[in-house]
Amino acid sequence: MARVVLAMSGGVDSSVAAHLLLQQGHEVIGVFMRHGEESSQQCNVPAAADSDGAANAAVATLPVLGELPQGRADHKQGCCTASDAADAKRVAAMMGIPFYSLDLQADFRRIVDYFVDDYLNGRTPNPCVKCNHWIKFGRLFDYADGVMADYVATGHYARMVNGQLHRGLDDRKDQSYALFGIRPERLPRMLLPVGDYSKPEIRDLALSLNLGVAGKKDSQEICFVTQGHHSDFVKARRPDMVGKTAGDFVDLEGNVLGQHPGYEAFTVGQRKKLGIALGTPHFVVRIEPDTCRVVLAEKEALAAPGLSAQQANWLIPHERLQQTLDQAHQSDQLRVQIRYNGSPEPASVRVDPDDSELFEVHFDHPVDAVAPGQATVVYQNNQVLGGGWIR
Ligand SMILES: Nc1ncnc2c1ncn2[C@@H]1O[C@H](COP(=O)(O)OP(=O)(O)OP(=O)(O)O)[C@@H](O)[C@H]1O
Repeated sequence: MARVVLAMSGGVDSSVAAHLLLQQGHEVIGVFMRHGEESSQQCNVPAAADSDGAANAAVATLPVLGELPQGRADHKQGCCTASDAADAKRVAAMMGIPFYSLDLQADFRRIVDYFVDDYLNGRTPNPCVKCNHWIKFGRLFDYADGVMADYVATGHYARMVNGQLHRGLDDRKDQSYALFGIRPERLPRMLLPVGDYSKPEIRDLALSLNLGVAGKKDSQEICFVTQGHHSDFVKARRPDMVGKTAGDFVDLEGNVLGQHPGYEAFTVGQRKKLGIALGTPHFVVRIEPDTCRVVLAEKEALAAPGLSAQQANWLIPHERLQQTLDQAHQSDQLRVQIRYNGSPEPASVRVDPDDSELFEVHFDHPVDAVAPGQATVVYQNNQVLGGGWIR
C-alpha cells in the first residue's frame, strides 16, 4: 500500500480523487493549502526566485494546522474560502482519511506579487501555472517528503502515462498545460486520478457517492481576484503606480487613436472592453510599458509566425531534447499551446544550444495573439515535453 498526499481543495475533482485513490488501495492523507493573504495590503518586490521557487524550503518550516482557517463561512480569504476548507475536511471525514491544513500564505504572496509585477511590466501573467509550480508541486512535495509519502496527487485533468505527463482524456477540461513546470524528477511520484475521466463522469461519481460538493462550480480563473477587474486589483496593490500607467492608444504607425487609463488593463489579443470605438474591430497587438502606449490594429496584425520563450522546464532528458523535438516535428506530432484554453498548434521548436532554458517556436501556420508572460507548452501528441514563458 502506497502512502499518497492528496491536495484537497474542497472541490468536486479532488474530492472524487480521494475516492479513486482509496479504491486503488492507497493510504490517503488529505491536505488543504491555505492561501489566504488577507493580512498583506502592501506590494512587496518578490524575492528573487530560482526556478524551483518555494520548493527549496525545508518542510520543517511548514506549520501543520489541524484547525481550519477562521472566518465566516462565505468569507473569501485570497484564493480559497473558509468554506472550501470546511468542505475538504467534511469529505475527508466522510472517507475516513486524515486531513491537515497547511498555512502557505507567505508563499502565496509571492504569486500575487508576481501577478502584479507582470502586469506592470506590460505582460500577461499566469498565476495558476506559477502556483502549480511553486506551491502545489513545490511545497506539497516537501510536505509529502516530511510525512514519508510515496506520491503526491491532485484533482487536475491530466494523466500520468508510464511516468510521463499527458493531456487529460476530457479535452475540454484538460489542465496539462498548467502543469508543465513540475520538476521532471518528481513526475514518477505524481498521481492524477481524475484525468482518466470526463468532467460529467466525475460529477456523476460525486453524486453517486453522495458528496455534498457534487454540484460545486469549477474554480474561477484567477482565484484571488475575487471582485472587479484584475486592473483594480493591481492598482489596489500598487497605489504608487496609480496614474503612472495611463497613456495613449496608438496604431501601428504610432498615430494617437485615443487614451487609456492604464496599460495593466490590457492583454495582447484583447478586443473587448478596450474603451475606445474605432469603427472596425481592433485588437491589442503590443503593450509598451516604457512609453505607456497600447498599440491597436486590425486582426491581420495579430498573426505571429512564432515566439521566443524563456525559463523552460523540460520533462524529457536534455541529451536528446533537440533530437526528440525535431523527430516529433518531422512526424507531425509536435504541437505548441500558447494559452490555457487554446488548442495545440503544429510547430517546430529550436532550443538554444547554449542555454536550454531558452527556445524558439515556429508555427507551421501563423497563430493569433501571442501574449508575453503567458506559458507556452510543447506536446508530442498528448505528452507534455516541456514548456516555458513567452518573452
Ligand atoms: N487550496 C487548495 N488546497 C489543496 N489543494 C488544492 C487547492 N486548490 C487547488 N488544489 C488542488 O489543485 C487541483 C486543481 O485545482 P483547480 O483550482 O484547477 O480546481 P478545480 O479544477 O476546480 O478542482 P477541484 O474541483 O478539486 O477544486 C485540485 O483538484 C486540488 O487537487
